[in-house]
Amino acid sequence: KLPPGPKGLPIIGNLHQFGRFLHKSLHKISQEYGPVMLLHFGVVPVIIVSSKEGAEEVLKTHDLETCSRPKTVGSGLFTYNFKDIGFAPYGENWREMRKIAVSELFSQKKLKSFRYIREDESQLLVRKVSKSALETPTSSVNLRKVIFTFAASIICRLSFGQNFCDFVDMETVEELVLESETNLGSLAFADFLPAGWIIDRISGQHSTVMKAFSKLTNFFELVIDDHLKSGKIEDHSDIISVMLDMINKPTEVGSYKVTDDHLKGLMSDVFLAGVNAGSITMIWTMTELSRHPRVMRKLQEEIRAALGPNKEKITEEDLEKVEYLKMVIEEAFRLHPPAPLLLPRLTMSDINIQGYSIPKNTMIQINTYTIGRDPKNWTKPDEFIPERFVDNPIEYKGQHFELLPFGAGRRVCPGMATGITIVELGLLSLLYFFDWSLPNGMTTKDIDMEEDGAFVIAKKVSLELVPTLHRW
Ligand code: HEM
Repeated sequence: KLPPGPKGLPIIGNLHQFGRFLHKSLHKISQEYGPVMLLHFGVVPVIIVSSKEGAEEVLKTHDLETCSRPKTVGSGLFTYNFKDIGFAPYGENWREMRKIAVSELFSQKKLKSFRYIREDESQLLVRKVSKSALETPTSSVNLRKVIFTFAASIICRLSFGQNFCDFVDMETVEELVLESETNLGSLAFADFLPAGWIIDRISGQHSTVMKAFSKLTNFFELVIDDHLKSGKIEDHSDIISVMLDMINKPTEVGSYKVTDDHLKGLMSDVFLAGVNAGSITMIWTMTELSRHPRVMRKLQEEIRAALGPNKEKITEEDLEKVEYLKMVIEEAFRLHPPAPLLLPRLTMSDINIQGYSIPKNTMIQINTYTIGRDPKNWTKPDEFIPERFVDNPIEYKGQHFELLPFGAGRRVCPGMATGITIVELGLLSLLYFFDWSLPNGMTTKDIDMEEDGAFVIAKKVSLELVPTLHRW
């Protein structure tokens, strides 16, 4: 018994039914065909799961869950032959790489020892916005720029080295992240059609992807060269030096060998997944707050009452005191999950999902965008109401399948604790020190909500708001 789905055309399958955003097209189709559907992306059958129950069944069942996107032009290149974590097929490579990342980047010990980097950067963020508020009081700030720089500086400093910001400017970093992300996530004909690579070459897609990929590789080589030149390999001060040391050391026969591709694959994951998802979350949250002045007012009053007046800086202890901020972020995650389709999965054996038989080696996509707006899980699902999380046990950590911004199961985001701390710290700093208003002549109805991106979905038009230093 296979799941239902719209009838496709020969060779292209259902590709002609997709619009600019796959998560939205699948959302629309699922309203007609239900929460488990069979579609064809070209000649490749794909199961789309868009219910909480279906997601739970897929993500909890470890022996059938694995992940590997079919070898695509974009993801194969940007993951350095699938030697990264996020797109590596389930097996030794994924396990070893995840182990290295968890111990060198995401452990509780690392989270604590990198705390000063996050607090430093949040002070820098406040100084930058204060300067604009004092020097040009009625001018708006491009929040995408300041938020992106904040998130990127933290992620890059803690994974690529302390002096990272001294030799690369943030404009270059932003351009690289956005260009690489789009090319990694965009679908190629080679993914889904036999000989589709010919169309990719004729259409110019292949050369666009190759150009973006070589820019990213050149950038990574600059960071690696800096480590080699400054003799940082021995000191293990960051994950790059640890991995360079592993590459250089002779390994015993049969043991896991770290290569240059593993190092660049991990850099690619951290750089693209880490920087982008955090800043996107902060921007969507500030956007929803600007559209909902009642929530903004209530949140700022609660934050200022909890933290007290005239604080000089925000610290990570302050994050424990601001319950409503956490609800606001959860609500932003529900409506705008940064990676709405999660990482694609592939079945390792014949399995059953919600009573349907799914054969071995079938790709599965979970649509968290639909799950987050499902009226069975949420009342008034399209409205931004953070209060829905009051006395509600639902959290975003991968245990509650109606809210999955970080995924769940074996491939759950390993950067969750780092990511959420960055998001909370940045937002708390912006909301404690400044009052925010829309640029002159603009009303909440004028705020543009159009999306952009491929795998990670951002706000298309930059959010521009006018900051005023809060007077006590
Ligand atoms: C608000 C911030 C973040 C969000 C919303 C987010 C979201 C996600 C999501 C949805 C996945 C896929 C999970 C799945 O399919 O089940 C993922 C995986 C991943 N994320 Fe994050 N992420 C964030 C921050 C970070 C950070 C800061 C890093 C690293 C510095 C990071 C590194 C990764 C990696 C390496 C994977 C692949 C895991 C695997 O396949 O085993 N993420 N993330």
